[in-house]
Amino acid sequence: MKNIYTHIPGFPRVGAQRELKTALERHWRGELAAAELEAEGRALRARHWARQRDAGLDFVTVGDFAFYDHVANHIQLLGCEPARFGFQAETPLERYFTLARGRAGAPRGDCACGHGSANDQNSHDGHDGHDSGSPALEMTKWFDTNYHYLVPELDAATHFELSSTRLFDEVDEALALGHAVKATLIGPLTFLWLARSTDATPRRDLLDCLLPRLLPIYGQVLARLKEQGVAWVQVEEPILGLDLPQEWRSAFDTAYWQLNQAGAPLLLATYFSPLEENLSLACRLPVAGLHVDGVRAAHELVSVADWLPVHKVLSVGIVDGRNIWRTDLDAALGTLAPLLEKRNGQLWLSTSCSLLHVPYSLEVETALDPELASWLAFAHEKLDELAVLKTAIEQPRAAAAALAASRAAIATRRASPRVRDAAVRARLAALPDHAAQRKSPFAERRLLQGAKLNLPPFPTTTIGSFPQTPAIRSARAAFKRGDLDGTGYEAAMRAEIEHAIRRQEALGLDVLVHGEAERNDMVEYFGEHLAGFAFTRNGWVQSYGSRCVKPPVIWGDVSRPAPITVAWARHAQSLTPLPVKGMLTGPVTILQWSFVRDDQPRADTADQIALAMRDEVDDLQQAGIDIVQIDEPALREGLPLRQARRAAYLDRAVRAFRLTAAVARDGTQIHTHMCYAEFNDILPQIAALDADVITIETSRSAMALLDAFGDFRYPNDIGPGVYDIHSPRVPDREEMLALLRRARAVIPAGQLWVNPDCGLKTRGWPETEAALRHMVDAARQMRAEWASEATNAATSAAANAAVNAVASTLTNKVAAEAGSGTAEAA
Ligand SMILES: Nc1nc2c(c(=O)[nH]1)N[C@@H](CNc1ccc(C(=O)N[C@@H](CCC(=O)N[C@@H](CCC(=O)N[C@@H](CCC(=O)O)C(=O)O)C(=O)O)C(=O)O)cc1)CN2
Ligand code: MET
Ligand SMILES: [Zn+2]
Repeated sequence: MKNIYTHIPGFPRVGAQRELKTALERHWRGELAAAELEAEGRALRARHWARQRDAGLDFVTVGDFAFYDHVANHIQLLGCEPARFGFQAETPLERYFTLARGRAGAPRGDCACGHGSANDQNSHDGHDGHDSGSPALEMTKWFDTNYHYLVPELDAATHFELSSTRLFDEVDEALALGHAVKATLIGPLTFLWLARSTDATPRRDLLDCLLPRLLPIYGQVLARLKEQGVAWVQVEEPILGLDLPQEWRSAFDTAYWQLNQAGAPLLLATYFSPLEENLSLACRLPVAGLHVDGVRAAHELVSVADWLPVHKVLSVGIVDGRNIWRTDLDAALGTLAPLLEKRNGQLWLSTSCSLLHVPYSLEVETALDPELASWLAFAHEKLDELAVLKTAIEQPRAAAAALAASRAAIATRRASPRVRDAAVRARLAALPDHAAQRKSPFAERRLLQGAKLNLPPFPTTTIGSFPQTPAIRSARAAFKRGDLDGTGYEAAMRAEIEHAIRRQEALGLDVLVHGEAERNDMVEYFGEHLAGFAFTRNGWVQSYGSRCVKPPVIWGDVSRPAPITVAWARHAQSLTPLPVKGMLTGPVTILQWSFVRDDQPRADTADQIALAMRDEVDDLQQAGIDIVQIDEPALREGLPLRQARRAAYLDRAVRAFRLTAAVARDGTQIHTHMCYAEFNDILPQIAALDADVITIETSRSAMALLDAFGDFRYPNDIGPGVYDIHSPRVPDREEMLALLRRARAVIPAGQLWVNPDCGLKTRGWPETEAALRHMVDAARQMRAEWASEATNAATSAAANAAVNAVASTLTNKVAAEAGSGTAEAA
């Protein structure tokens, strides 16, 4: 009898060479017909299933593919496209891309965005739309990953209906290719949990009224899959790893009792987090099997093996789907041994979660250091690891060679002197307590900075990047290929920086940026310049839609061999008398968007990155850069899924940021930036970062976040984003003014900055310039309004007088500081 089965929760879908990205963007430009796009999708699926079969997996997974996002696929499957899109004669594929990318209304006279033009590459990342068009569905982070899903919009009136055959067609495709099929679905409770209520129905009521309507549709889906002849249906319920309200826990019993009626063998899949108080619930639900994350919930495996009735299948996600380290197969076998015993030798082996979150294959990474490469496993290699584990259990001798190779690689990694840097460790150990503390409190710093920068009220700025044009990308590609030499590349990027500076000057912005032309990505770029990091040639991971990232690999102690951004910043500042912000990515975000070493606590790695970036902050201020922005968009994303672990994470995250920033002199203004997450629950920690200015995404939530900032009395300066940069749609001045006036109602005017939501790298120049022109106009209007309010005018005069008085007394302090070395040494 066969005892060990292997499978994976899901496989990456963009293609080993990002074929899906290329096809999608061509389709959106009108260069590839829908039928050809569908053919590309079919070819990718066929290749990915073949790879799973060739690796010896017992089932291929069907339903993990999506042209944009798998949650969006479910919106169509379940027939709950929001009515606001007013769909009529569109094909399902057209509707799908409209949900994902929005729809343009009638172009407005003053709109110069060029939307729809075939050469506007930058408008093809999604979320297109003009006034009175339909904005796309909101995007948000998939649990604690850097993958973004499209948020279903539901209300108390939502009805569901089986409305797409795509999943069934894909199952037929796989069956026709001769595969044993395990179909996968997002479970009904996770689907409802991830949705957004659009009519203020509380989540709990949405559960009460929608679950009974949703379950029959799931029943139909399961019945159809069974009829098609799938071997298993994986139903993903990762919310079982969250702190769930009681009514949601209870709903699992009802839901799965009903789903089980369809008669399809269900594999309930959990991942990313331990089950904890939901463990016995998950084990007793009426399903045929349970998949658990054997990496993040390794400590629960024995309990699960005990609680789960023996007639059910236990699938153990023993190979890490969230990281790229080669599995220690001996250790894995050690973990599996007691489970095998408890389960009478019957076990399914799997990756902890879908492989969506790791790159395809090491095969193409010929430029990687061979020793480092031997320590890694990407998606393909992880499939092979599952096969070796299965063989090692079933026919130990046959696996001996593979196990020995794995053992040798693990041993060289463990023993490698390269991963430790004594100087980095000594420096961290010797850090004085005050290293994470700015010299003076914000109130004092603010006066010094005000005197130095001399900015108007409601200062205008942008978040850092300007359009990454095809010209920039192809110059970099040519440089990387060796077709353009270093001098030529540098000259091209310096010209791009000058171009960005001149346009900002012409727009009348107050605080400029250099535009980040020289960066491929805000994390990968720093990874390329820090010791202890490796970067891949083709290690792409989907972030959203057609957009991908290449997370660098942190394999050893981190240090900064040489200044990274200083020459670019100095060049930019030399071109203008206006202040240019130095632009850095913070330690928490660099950590969160990299593959992180697993041989020491993540927080220790964050501290090492913090020290490296601290040196960069110091070098920038020594080079005459008076404002340094340290981006931390991923601070919230890294928050543990379970409440109980959050405080410890936040403590260390805040400290890492402060370690980076605290080297700044009082007169150096530190900005930070955050975007695309819920921040309301971490406001005290955001305040504890003690950045002089935070620019933060707020426009999509119509500034609701600001109420929270207002209630909390956020102490430092704040720039709430006044327009969403994910769309080439150009908001007009009035729209931004409305947001700014709302901001003024809750935040003191003297604390407010004016800026977009996020960087402009995915945009084109025409819509960027048009939108920024309106933004600058809006700021000017705010100033006029403020000045004309008599009382405020008096206050601001008094404030100015105070600033001038303090400034003169502090002049000596500034002079003294400018001459001093780092605060750390002080
Ligand atoms: N790491 C990270 N995570 C993030 C963000 C982010 O900025 N960085 N932002 C948020 C949203 N996520 C985003 C993720 C990716 C992109 C994005 O624009 N990605 C680009 C790739 C960026 C990149 O690495 N560019 C490289 C490589 C560009 C490229 O594809 N070059 C062509 C050649 C082009 C030519 O010859 O002209 C090729 O290699 O084939 C470069 O500029 O050097 C894409 O998918 O298109 C945007 C937002 C949250 N998470
Ligand atoms: C995802 S946050 C982006 C911040 C970065 N400075 C940029 O403008 O692109
Ligand atoms: Zn951002």
